[in-house]
Amino acid sequence: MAEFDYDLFVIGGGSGGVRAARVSAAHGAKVALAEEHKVGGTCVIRGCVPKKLLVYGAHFAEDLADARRFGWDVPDCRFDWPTLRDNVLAEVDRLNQAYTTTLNNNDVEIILERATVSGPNSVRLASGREVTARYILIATGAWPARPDVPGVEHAITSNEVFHLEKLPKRVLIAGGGYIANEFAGIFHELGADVTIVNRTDVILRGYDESIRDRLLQISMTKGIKFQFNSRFSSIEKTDEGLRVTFDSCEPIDVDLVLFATGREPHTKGLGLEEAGVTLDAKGAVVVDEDSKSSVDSIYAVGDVTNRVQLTPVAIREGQAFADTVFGNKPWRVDYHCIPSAVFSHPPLAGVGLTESQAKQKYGAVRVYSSDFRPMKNVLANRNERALYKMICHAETDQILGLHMIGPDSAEILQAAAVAVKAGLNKKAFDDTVALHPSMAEELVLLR
Ligand SMILES: Cc1cc2nc3c(=O)[nH]c(=O)nc-3n(C[C@H](O)[C@H](O)[C@H](O)COP(=O)(O)OP(=O)(O)OC[C@H]3O[C@@H](n4cnc5c(N)ncnc54)[C@H](O)[C@@H]3O)c2cc1C
Ligand SMILES: NC(=O)c1ccc[n+]([C@@H]2O[C@H](COP(=O)([O-])OP(=O)(O)OC[C@H]3O[C@@H](n4cnc5c(N)ncnc54)[C@H](O)[C@@H]3O)[C@@H](O)[C@H]2O)c1
Repeated sequence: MAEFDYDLFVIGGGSGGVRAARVSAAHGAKVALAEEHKVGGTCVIRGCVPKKLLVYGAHFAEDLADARRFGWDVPDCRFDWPTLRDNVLAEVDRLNQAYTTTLNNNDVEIILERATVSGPNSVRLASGREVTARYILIATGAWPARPDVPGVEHAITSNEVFHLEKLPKRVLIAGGGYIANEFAGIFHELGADVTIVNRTDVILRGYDESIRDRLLQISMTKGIKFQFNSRFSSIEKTDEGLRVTFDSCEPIDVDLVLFATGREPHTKGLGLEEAGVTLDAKGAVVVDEDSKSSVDSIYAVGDVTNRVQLTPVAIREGQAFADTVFGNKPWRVDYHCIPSAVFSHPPLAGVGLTESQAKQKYGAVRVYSSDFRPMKNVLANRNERALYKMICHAETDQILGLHMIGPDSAEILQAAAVAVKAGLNKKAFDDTVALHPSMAEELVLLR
């Protein structure tokens, strides 16, 4: 009789868990995966994918307006939220099914229940059943954080935002990070009056200063309002909607409050500490470079470890775990030069060090930039400038960071990130002939 019921039990069917389960099974392991909500996890069900589809849907507002300058007779258009919402949710259902099929095809047993850890080699399911496994992988992701404010129950988070009955006319978004700026763009493009309220005076901490200043300036010009250094006092229901009060500013009346104030590792009530797993002050599973926790049989990947909360990182960690533990091909995730983007209007993207990080690390650096109005914006009479910035080592000219804001910047940066990751210098860009006319050609013409 086998010593354990499974070689691997994965808790959480999101980006990291699904990849780890599928690849471990392909390496020959007997694998089960428990998921308490829907297979696919945050990215597929209530994150990257539905968000990006809403970004596309929202951007038609600008495209339709610009089209008139390109000769199209665009009649007055009406936007129908239920149509976009339901089409997006149908696509999410399709992907949920596709992920489920992939796991089934790889002989991963899917258990649609909440699971908790009951020992170094045992898992308890919500139904009461207890199973054993040689290894347990914690891939439970993160959960929206909500400050302790009276009336916070009247607010929603990104978990609920994809299911709204109707489009709100006035929206207040708490936070100044990824989700706040992406949803400010979505709601604004779809016609809502949007206010971002942040507790500091900085948006998108971690991105290059000039790039985030440009987003702030463009967003404000478009009509998105920003209220900085504000702390919430209360959220109350009124006859017309919600009244939000602050410690030092005037109250704001809105129809919807969205909290986008960070995501906390999803470890509450998971039984980890009882099993001997060390968690940090934020509740994240503390892991080594192989994603192994303080208990030899328990590993963790993805947002629950609070390393880098991005889908491609969770997927890589899941793949490295499976190859290392079951595939006899050990390797470790390299966290150097991870590209990232914010899908605002326009989007921004970056890889490597910001100008201030590079100056702190190397002292003097060389900064090359291009501040230009994309050709399409000129004809459209859209007074929105793009900004590309390359940060280079003062002596070797090696590229330390590349940052951009403008149309399609996420698409352009993904390709350029290969060069930055490969350690190329500015000359390699200068030596490359421009592809004309494009926005990306600015990258090889930087001064
Ligand atoms: C609105 C939003 C937009 C985002 N956009 C992007 C983007 O554009 N690009 C990007 O790279 N990243 C984006 N992210 C981040 C990305 O979604 C996460 O980094 C990624 O999903 C993390 O994967 P994971 O496997 O660690 O966890 P998750 O994908 O969160 O999966 C964890 C799963 O575990 C399940 N679970 C939790 N506890 C239990 C339990 N006890 N038993 C059973 N199941 C359990 C959950 O239901 C969930 O399905 C976004 C996130 C949000 C919220
Ligand atoms: N495009 C993408 O890749 C993408 C998109 C969405 C989310 N994500 C991931 O999900 C994570 C969570 O996103 P997020 O936007 O919630 O977090 P975030 O960490 O990007 O931003 C949190 C923001 O909330 C502010 N804040 C915290 N407490 C507050 C309070 N009480 N009142 C007002 N403001 C407060 C912070 O100052 C910060 O600006 C991100 O860190 C990111 O890794 C990625």
